[in-house]
Amino acid sequence: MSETQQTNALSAARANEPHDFDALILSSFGGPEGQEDVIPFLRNVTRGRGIPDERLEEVATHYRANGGVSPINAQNRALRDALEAELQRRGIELPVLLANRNWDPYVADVLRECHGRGYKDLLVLATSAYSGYSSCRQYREDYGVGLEETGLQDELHVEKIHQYYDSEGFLRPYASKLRESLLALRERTDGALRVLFTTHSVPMTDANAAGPQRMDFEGGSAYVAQHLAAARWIVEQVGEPMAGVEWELVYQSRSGPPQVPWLEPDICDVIESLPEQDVTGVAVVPLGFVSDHMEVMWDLDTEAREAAQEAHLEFERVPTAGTAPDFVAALADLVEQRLGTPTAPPRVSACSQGTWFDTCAPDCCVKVLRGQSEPRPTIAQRPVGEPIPVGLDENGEVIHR
Ligand SMILES: CC1=C(CCC(=O)O)c2cc3nc(cc4[nH]c(cc5[nH]c(cc1n2)c(C)c5CCC(=O)O)c(CCC(=O)O)c4C)C(CCC(=O)O)=C3C
Ligand SMILES: [Fe+2]
Repeated sequence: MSETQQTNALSAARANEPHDFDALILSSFGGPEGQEDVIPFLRNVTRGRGIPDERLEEVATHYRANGGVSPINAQNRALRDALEAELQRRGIELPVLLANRNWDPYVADVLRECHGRGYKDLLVLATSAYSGYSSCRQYREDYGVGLEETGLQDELHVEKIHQYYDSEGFLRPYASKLRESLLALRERTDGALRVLFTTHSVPMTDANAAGPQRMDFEGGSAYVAQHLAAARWIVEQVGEPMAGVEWELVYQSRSGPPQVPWLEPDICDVIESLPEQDVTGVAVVPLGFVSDHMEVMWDLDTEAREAAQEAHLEFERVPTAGTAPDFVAALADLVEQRLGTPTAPPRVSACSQGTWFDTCAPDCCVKVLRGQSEPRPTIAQRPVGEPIPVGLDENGEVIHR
């Protein structure tokens, strides 16, 4: 077997049977649409976590500076429209609805709406490409809790599209824009350049719990391993403009009390240290996000840019995948794979680790929230005790654990 055939075997072992879905739900974080929405939105985000009001007011300033509006909802509407159009272009008449965790339209309302319209089989696509509690499991819980809240558990069948950090169509827009940014920096400086791939920091306990607990990961977790694999693929794609340029994975948007350890280093600390390493230009790649929402606008275009200015560094921020045609096509491919259409492309991982699980292991990215004794209800979860396909042996046979 070739290496590709082997990883395809692993990908196939992690795939659900194709299914006839009635609708696709693009599921996201949500954001405020005006000044009066900001605090209610932040209360939704931090519900049950005891975040003090001073911290909420501090984060609120990021939104208030933009008229109380997060760009995220408009970006998701644009992605929804582009994806529905791409599916139609392929002859697939699948309505695409939008649902959010923290703002209107809320998941429970969208489930009720689907039920009302007679849609029974629903496929969820999250606007987050990686494993982790906030990035994957919490999206699954949104639907587990939503089904419970609406009492529609027996009426609706809900599955979720797997994590797509290793999809070429997701990664290609970052690679082509990074190439442009490096060429632009070269015009402005002869000195050394540095590429910083950035993602959302998470508490170390969340990071370490990412992925099934029975698997081993580079950097100690699926969250870190997936970002490293994606960054390496991009670096390779960029080719010549990366020659002699070092890169690293850094973290942003940390919150919570200082005594709780989160993934490090922080992007601004790294930027400050670059002049000591004789670096004169920096390209920032927001690999952890799919659109240029508030975490990008504020933490990168405001704070990281200022840090670079103070350090006298030339600065370029690469755009996220957004509605890049390659990305939209890749998402449509993922949908086709789940529908099992004759034109569905094979499941291929750009990072040659096999594609992720359609249905997650029970202990995947698990987190028990404050005041609870066990995890919340979730969709897309395998039965306890079922062996999971963790990798390949020397003969290319799938290993279960
Ligand atoms: C991994 C991850 C992603 C990426 C995956 C994904 O995209 O889902 C993500 C995305 C986002 N995070 C966002 C906003 C916020 N995240 C917060 C807080 C937190 N995020 C966390 C992690 C993540 N977050 C964590 C571990 C916390 C700590 C407290 C908690 O566990 O909740 C807070 C609370 C205030 C604060 O503490 O800073 C806010 C306002 C927005 C919206 C932007 C907009 O409005 O345009 C988006 C897309
Ligand atoms: Fe966040």
